[in-house]
Amino acid sequence: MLDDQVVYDVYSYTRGNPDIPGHLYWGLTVLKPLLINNECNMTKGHFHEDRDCAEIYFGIQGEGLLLLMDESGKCWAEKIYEGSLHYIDGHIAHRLVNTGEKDLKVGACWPTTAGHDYQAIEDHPFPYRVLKRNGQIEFLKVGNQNEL
Ligand SMILES: O=P(O)(O)OC[C@H]1O[C@H](O)[C@H](O)[C@@H](O)[C@@H]1O
Repeated sequence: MLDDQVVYDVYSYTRGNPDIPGHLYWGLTVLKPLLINNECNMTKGHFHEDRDCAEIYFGIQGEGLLLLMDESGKCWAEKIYEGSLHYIDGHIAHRLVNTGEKDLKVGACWPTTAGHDYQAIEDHPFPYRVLKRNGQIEFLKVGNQNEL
């Protein structure tokens, strides 16, 4: 992989006012079907700065996983596919993983006032990494945390 290779793009429709609770953003994330040392391509992942703000994700194309983690570090996953729908509570960190063979396209809608808290993920990373070996998905536990 090249140092400057784009691994995912995020497009946002930002007409909503960022200061008014109740306004919404609409987004599209496109993740390339890349493996890096057998690890599936993923987004950075985040909590919302305002934990009261939830988000909806919906699968548009491809196959993937939505990794979810609560504030105690408990982690689980939901399958993403064309037409799948995912409600993400504001207290749950979320990360997309492309487990398929083509671009994973996931739509999103969330409050303009939600914000992104990446620091909490750096301090307490997701406890699982998602690998693909010989076409099979494997979960690699990287912390001493709860079950998937
Ligand atoms: O910012 P990341 O954790 O890498 O996730 C990538 C993007 O995924 C979704 O589209 C969210 O709605 C965006 O707010 C987020 O930026």
